[in-house]
Amino acid sequence: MADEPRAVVGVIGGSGLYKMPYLTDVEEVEINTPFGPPSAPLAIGTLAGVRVAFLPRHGRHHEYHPSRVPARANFWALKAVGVRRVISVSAVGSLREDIHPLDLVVPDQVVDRTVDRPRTFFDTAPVVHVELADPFCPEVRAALITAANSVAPRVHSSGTYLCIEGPQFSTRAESELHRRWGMDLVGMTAMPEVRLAREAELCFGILALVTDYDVWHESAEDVSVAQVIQNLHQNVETAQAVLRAVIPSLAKEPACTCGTALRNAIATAPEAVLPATRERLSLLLGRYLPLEPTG
Ligand SMILES: CSC[C@H]1O[C@H](OP(=O)(O)O)[C@H](O)[C@@H]1O
Ligand SMILES: Nc1ncnc2[nH]cnc12
Repeated sequence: MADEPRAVVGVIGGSGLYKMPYLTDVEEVEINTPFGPPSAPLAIGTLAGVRVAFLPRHGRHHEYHPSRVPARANFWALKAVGVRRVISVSAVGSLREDIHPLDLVVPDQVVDRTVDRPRTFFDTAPVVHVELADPFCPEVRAALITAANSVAPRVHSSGTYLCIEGPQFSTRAESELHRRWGMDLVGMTAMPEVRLAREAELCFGILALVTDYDVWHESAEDVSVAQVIQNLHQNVETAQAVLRAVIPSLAKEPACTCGTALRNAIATAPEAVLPATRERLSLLLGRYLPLEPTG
């Protein structure tokens, strides 16, 4: 990889965010991964002196629906170019009266209701069980909260994001159930991204842009793509401003534990991990399971 463009911060753009216009010296980089191609070539450029890799989650033309986003390839590609911290920008519905459309939220928890997505890089030995009690990087969250408060009037510094499978929006009964469960936001993409970021030992945080009240609110319009897109258009400049504010603070050496998430998570005895697997997954496992088994 020595001659490849490198980056330290990754940005995954969600619905409505298909480009980062403030990057300079942008190069497009095609990355092959053991999990197929990512959603799009990485756009690697510079923002305030920091090298950033941008990837539109659903593809450049929004071709991949939430269940078909190649999330493993996306995180692999970001890791392969050197990224250590990833920010995801996501459109979400609000499940709470006081979280209004156009508000920003930096979630601190996730509940996974997806049923049809690969959720691990490690399908064959080694068996890996990473911790996920606190699913987001505390440093990325803190930086996002500070940056969001510097540019937007209404920012919520915590919230639980419920991830549905989609691609359909929720029924009214589901929306009411999600509210009774105490969920704050609903979306379709936080999972398996949170899981994969942790398995790839990447710091991860979500900047959630609220676009609607889903379908539970008696006086608000039911969610639709048109409503989401309209509110996203109003919010996309704010999102770009948050990115410009947050990225400079993410270039320093992380002091969190995200970068060592696999250290105590590999359950399989090293001698039971095939050389072919060590080689295929060396980007993720190389530090723990070198190509040549020792002892
Ligand atoms: C276009 S509305 C539904 C769509 O928007 C959200 O995507 P993202 O998180 O990538 O912004 C939601 O999760 C759905 O995928
Ligand atoms: N209400 C909603 N449900 C699921 N995903 C969404 N993305 C934006 N609004 C949403």
